[in-house]
Amino acid sequence: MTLLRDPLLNKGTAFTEAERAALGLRGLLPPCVLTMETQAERVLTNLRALPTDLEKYVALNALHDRNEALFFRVVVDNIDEVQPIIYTPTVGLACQKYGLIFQRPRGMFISSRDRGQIAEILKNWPYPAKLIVVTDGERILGLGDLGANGMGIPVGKLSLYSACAGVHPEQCLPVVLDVGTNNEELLNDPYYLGLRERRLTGEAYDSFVDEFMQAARKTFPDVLIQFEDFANHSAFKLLHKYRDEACVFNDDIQGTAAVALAGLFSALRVSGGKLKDQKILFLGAGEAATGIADLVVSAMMAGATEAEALRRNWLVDSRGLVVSGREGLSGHKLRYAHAGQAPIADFLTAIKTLKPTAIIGVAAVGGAFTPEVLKAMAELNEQPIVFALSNPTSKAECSAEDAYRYTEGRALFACGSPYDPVTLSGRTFVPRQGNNSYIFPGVGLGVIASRSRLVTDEMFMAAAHALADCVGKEDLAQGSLYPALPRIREVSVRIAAAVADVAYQRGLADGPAPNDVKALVQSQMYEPKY
Ligand SMILES: NC(=O)C1=CN([C@@H]2O[C@H](COP(=O)(O)OP(=O)(O)OC[C@H]3O[C@@H](n4cnc5c(N)ncnc54)[C@H](OP(=O)(O)O)[C@@H]3O)[C@@H](O)[C@H]2O)C=CC1
Ligand SMILES: CC(=O)C(=O)O
Ligand SMILES: [Mg+2]
Repeated sequence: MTLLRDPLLNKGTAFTEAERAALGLRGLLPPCVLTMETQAERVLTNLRALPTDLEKYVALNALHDRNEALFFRVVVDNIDEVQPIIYTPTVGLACQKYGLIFQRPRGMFISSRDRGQIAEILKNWPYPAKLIVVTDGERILGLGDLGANGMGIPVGKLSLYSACAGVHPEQCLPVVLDVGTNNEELLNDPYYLGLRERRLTGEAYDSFVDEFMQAARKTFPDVLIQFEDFANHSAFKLLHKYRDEACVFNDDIQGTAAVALAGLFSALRVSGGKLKDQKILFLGAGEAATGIADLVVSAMMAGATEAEALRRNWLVDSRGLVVSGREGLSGHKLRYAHAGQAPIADFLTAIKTLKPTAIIGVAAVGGAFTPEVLKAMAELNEQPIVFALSNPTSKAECSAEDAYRYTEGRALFACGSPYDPVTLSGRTFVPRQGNNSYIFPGVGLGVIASRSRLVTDEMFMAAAHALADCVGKEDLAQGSLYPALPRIREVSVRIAAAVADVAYQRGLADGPAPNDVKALVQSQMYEPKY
């Protein structure tokens, strides 16, 4: 019975006759032995009969808790259909309804009441974690502060690690640091499962996170820690504090940067332009925007000076265009506070003034790329680059349909959350996701396989190139700037090998480079089967 209740070992009705006899399972299962293929078909039949995506999320979560191999088989073999349920956009709704749909806990909940005992508590985790995705729930996708409900995000990200890059589920530990929430609705929600108190701030917050970081690294030596969906006042600080001493990265800053840069490389293959000649206007000036801009600047520096490259990247935040002399600018915006430009309050005027070749939406302002914005980009550019990267779909700057329609099908488009193909004047466009989910699984696999001590920006640059190299002419011909999702495990191997190469070249890896880095990476991948 214990075996049937252990999701890492359970095969359910697929236990063979011999296994049933040897493991004391006879009588505990119906007599018919099913194959994994039949089990997967049954899962899909049930899933497709459910009326809403949230119900599908709950059903998949229950399968995940029952039988991990079958769950991952279903995800891997049906990634186009299932990813939008276990990840954005449905995971956003699942986080908002986390208390209501809660069935079984997954991952670790470390709350500020656990101060002084975090190392002790981490010992309760029964598996040897090599990869932690941790959030404090303060900026969940573009949905804001969801407190402990944010747990859905580390769970979803780690499911993609196992499905898309074959990191063994046993090595994956989702963590929410429950430091309270300032979300009144949650504080008054009878089903809310987190601490009903306001967020820790200042020294109390910093020392709590620090205790977690030290405890996690002591309990799970060599663990890779991914910071996810922290608000930007914490995200930059934590990344800078730990990046040179621990194996950490921030997915929203660095992972997003790599996926966006790869998308730009693809777009330029279509338009024939050079990266150093682009002018990029970001809507948003936070983690994603400055993360992307910083990596783009590094890439532009292959053919331009740093000053030239910086000047080709402009940010619009909640108060308008970021320019030199504007008061109270946060540190992460300062590189892009250019001189010689008067303040501009709105995005459309900024477009008409600066004449960008690309706009990248990462401000979580749904619909901000209005028909006027898109038409202005189409007037300025033969092939305008339009990336609407905010998540979930309700926060997307524009839909795929609008992006193509208002640019007469000339936009080179990517979206953070998925959109169906769009047919316009007889041509069908297949938009793909400029989402860090193309990057972090491969990066994590490469770091774990090489046992790198640190995660560097050079690795994200290598990941961006590796991802872009996976995009074929047939993808570009249909407007896709990324490879098809069913190829994701092959893509992750290429990214992981590129990342591991950097680790070996920079002396960050554990030992000398093997003859075949790709084979090393592949040898470590989990395959969901019995
Ligand atoms: N596709 C992907 O892979 C990823 C997508 N994202 C998405 O990007 C979005 C932002 O994430 P992130 O950068 O981490 O969040 P941050 O909170 O760090 O940044 C948000 C930025 O948007 C700006 N902003 C808010 N309102 C407006 C407005 N009305 N006009 C212009 N700018 C505005 C904020 O301005 P101010 O600085 O003045 O407060 C801030 O600079 C989210 O929706 C997230 O889901 C994030 C990571 C990855
Ligand atoms: C994709 C992602 O990491 C985000 O929207 O926060
Ligand atoms: Mg995120």
